[in-house]
Order: sequence, then structure tokens, then C-alpha cells
Amino acid sequence: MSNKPGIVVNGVSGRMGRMLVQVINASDKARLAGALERPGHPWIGKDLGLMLGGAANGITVSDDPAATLSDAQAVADFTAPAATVALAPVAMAAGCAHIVGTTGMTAADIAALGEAAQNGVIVRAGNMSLGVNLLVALTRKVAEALDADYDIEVIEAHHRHKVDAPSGTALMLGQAAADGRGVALSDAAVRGRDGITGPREPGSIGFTAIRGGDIIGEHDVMFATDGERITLRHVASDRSVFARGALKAALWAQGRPNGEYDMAAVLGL
Ligand SMILES: NC(=O)C1=CN([C@@H]2O[C@H](COP(=O)(O)OP(=O)(O)OC[C@H]3O[C@@H](n4cnc5c(N)ncnc54)[C@H](OP(=O)(O)O)[C@@H]3O)[C@@H](O)[C@H]2O)C=CC1
Ligand SMILES: O=C(O)C1=N[C@H](C(=O)O)C[C@H](O)C1
Repeated sequence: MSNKPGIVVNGVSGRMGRMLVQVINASDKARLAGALERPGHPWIGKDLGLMLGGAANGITVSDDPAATLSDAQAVADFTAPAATVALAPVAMAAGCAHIVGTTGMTAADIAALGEAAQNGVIVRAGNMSLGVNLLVALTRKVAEALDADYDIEVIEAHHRHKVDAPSGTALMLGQAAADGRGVALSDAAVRGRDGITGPREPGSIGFTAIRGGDIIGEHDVMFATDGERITLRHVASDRSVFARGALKAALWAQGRPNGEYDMAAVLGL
């Protein structure tokens, strides 16, 4: 048995699940230790390699997290909020770092993950790419430098299958803008405008979500005032940027003290 850290992929049939398998298999620093799907999924009990359209790889897709995590050091989880919240205590009990990319969490979901992280390591980020995490730091800096005469708008675009809005990334960017400006995002956020909205509320941070086609993920943070505007932009053209971030987080998490971490900590930003 290799002594490289073993990573299990939850939601392995999904867009990110498939990409995580590719990135882990291509890495010389980690091994794919298992694959999970929800109970009732047609891949359960089948060989993962065959399900992905290639050669058999000896990994059987399972719906039993406790058994699958027993031989692993981390689980990469890009699924749905309920699935992620249910998996966290199982991962902690198995001594596995839980790498959470799932978005669309409620405050209660986030609190449940925080509680689970008292017993192990969770790394959670609405976007695991290096580029977006740099953009978050830049957004905070620009918001700090500009006064409230600069209207802040976060605009995001994603594929037609995405189920949550604003995106996890947009919320990270909005939070960074609010932190830079020294306001609470919950007070400043304006999500979606329709009808007679009245003029823009001074100091607000607006969110706009576009959904269409196969857009992987695009985010703009606009600072607009009379006579000029600054736009910070990130465009993801390949999901591997998220999967590579998750792999980096899984390796970084090994041996860390219990707690919940973000990608800024992983990347040293
Ligand atoms: N943080 C980041 O960097 C990124 C985050 N994301 C987020 O990751 C999540 C997934 O995105 P994406 O891959 O596009 O979505 P998909 O719908 O393609 O994949 C989600 C997968 O999770 C599975 N799933 C659902 N419930 C469970 C469960 N209980 N146990 C195991 N698996 C389960 C789904 O199965 P089924 O289809 O059968 O329900 C599906 O295979 C979203 O929240 C998205 O926003 C995406 C990209 C980057
Ligand atoms: O659902 C997606 O696809 C993505 N989700 C994340 C988000 O909500 O920001 C990250 C990325 O933009 C792709």
C-alpha cells in the first residue's frame, strides 16, 4: 500500500467529482482512496473506472461513508449542503480532513460544519482556485482604498445547471468588499433588482447572477463612481483549477490542529 495520503471523492459522478478523480489520479502526491455517491445512485456497487467510461480501476463506488473513509486521510466534497453537513461528523470520526467546496449553505449549515470542526479539520471555500482567492484579497484592498462614492457591484455568471445564487464565490467577494469598507455584508447586500427599485442605496453592495449554457464560472467586482470605474475580474475556463485547489487543501490539512480553515490559509494569502 502506498503511503501517499488517500483521498475519497464524494459526489463522484458530478461535474466536480469527475474532475477531482482526474486531478488526484494525475498527482504523484496523493492517491484516490475511494468514491462515494448518494444511496440509490445507479453507480453504487459498480467499478468507478468503468462508470467513468475507461478501464476498471478496482475502486467500487459506495454509499457507505464510514466504511469508505476508514482507509483515507481526506475527503473532497463538492456536492449539496445536506450531503456535506451529514458527511462532516463521519469524516471527523474517521480522522479524515473534510475538504468542502459545496456552496449554497445556510447559516445553520455553516454552524453545523463549525461544530464538527471541533473534532477534526475542515477546509471550506466557495471557490478553491488560486486566482479567485487572490481576487478576494485584491477586492478587500481596493474596497479599503476607496470611499463609499464608489458603488460596489458583484456580477457572476455560471452554467445553466447551477442551483444556488449568488454563487459561493460572489459571496466571498461581497464579504471581502464589506470587510474592506468596514461594514457588515448583511446590512449592505442588495440581491437582485426588479421593478421600481428607486435609486441605488448609497454604500450598498449589489449582486447580479447570470445563468446560461456551459459557463464554468466568471466573477466581476465593479467599483463605479462618477467619471470612472474599476473592474476586477476572474474567469475560470477549466474546472481543474477548483480540483487542484482541493487537492492542495487536502495535502495541507494533514496534521493540522482541529478547526475550520479557508483557502487563504492553505495558500498563505
Ligand atoms: N468551491 C469550489 O471551488 C467549487 C464549488 N462548486 C460547488 O460544488 C457543488 C457541486 O457542483 P457540481 O459538481 O457542478 O454539481 P453536480 O450536480 O454535477 O454534482 C453534485 C454531485 O453530488 C452528488 N450528491 C448529491 N447528494 C449526495 C449525497 N448525499 N452523497 C453523495 N453524493 C451526493 C450528486 O448526485 P446526484 O446527481 O445523483 O444527486 C452529484 O453527483 C456545488 O455546490 C457547486 O457550487 C463547484 C465548483 C467549484
Ligand atoms: O457551481 C459551480 O459550477 C461553481 N460554484 C462555485 C461558486 O458557487 O462560486 C465556484 C465556481 O464558480 C463554480
